[in-house]
Amino acid sequence: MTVIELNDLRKSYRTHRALDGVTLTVGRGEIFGLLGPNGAGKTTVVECASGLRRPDGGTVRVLGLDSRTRRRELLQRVGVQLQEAALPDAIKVGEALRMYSSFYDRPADWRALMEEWGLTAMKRARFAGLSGGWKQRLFIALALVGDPEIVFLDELTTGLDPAARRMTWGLIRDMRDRGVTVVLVTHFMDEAEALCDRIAVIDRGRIVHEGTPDELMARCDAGSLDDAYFTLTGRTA
Ligand SMILES: Nc1ncnc2c1ncn2[C@@H]1O[C@H](COP(=O)(O)OP(=O)(O)OP(=O)(O)O)[C@@H](O)[C@H]1O
Repeated sequence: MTVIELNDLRKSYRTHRALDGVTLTVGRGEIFGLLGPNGAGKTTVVECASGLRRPDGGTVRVLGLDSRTRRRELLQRVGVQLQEAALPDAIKVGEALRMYSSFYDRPADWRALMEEWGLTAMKRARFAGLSGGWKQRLFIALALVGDPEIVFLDELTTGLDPAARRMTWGLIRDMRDRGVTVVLVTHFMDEAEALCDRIAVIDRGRIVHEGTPDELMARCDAGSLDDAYFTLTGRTA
């Protein structure tokens, strides 16, 4: 079952065309990867698909809701973790979860979420004092606090050490196993290969490939996703 349908999305910032006719679909329960060079338009796709940004043209249907007419409902049913997300340094883990849960009509039980994601011992810890891995764990919990059916994660593992990255992969799989559809923006080919059921490669505001990692490698006659990506975009990841 399709839960995200983007059709001919267009978005310009002043004279810069960031999205130039993006069409893609994501199925329920998938981990779907969005790959592409810096400035390709990945974050803009996430912002449009999650209802945070209005496209200039094209349509966004998420969970059957048209983002132009049902935006509020859409925002209630998705979770978004944007790149470079930040919280006030002094906020405590428990406070952040409680505050985010207040944004939703039907939030998850934030205390239960804190427990499930192993954050209870950190309840009184301040955001600034958390390591990178714990910050990401908190961000994932915050993205889930509205009890969403779809979660968008933008460069969640950038800047993490290898152990924290692996831990985060486990958390993303857990999320999927609980029935949440995950859209993941990443620059890491190993991450896409390890986690993603399907991927879309975006370059200069257009989708240049959509399919499984294996399909992309086969199409480019490449031995690794890294090589396939390079063949497709002319750039290394
Ligand atoms: N608010 C904005 N105002 C002006 N230009 C913007 C804005 N947001 C994005 N852009 C530009 O639109 C293009 C696409 O940006 P976007 O952030 O969607 O790309 P991206 O693929 O997520 O890049 P990165 O991998 O660097 O995060 C870039 O050239 C960017 O500079």
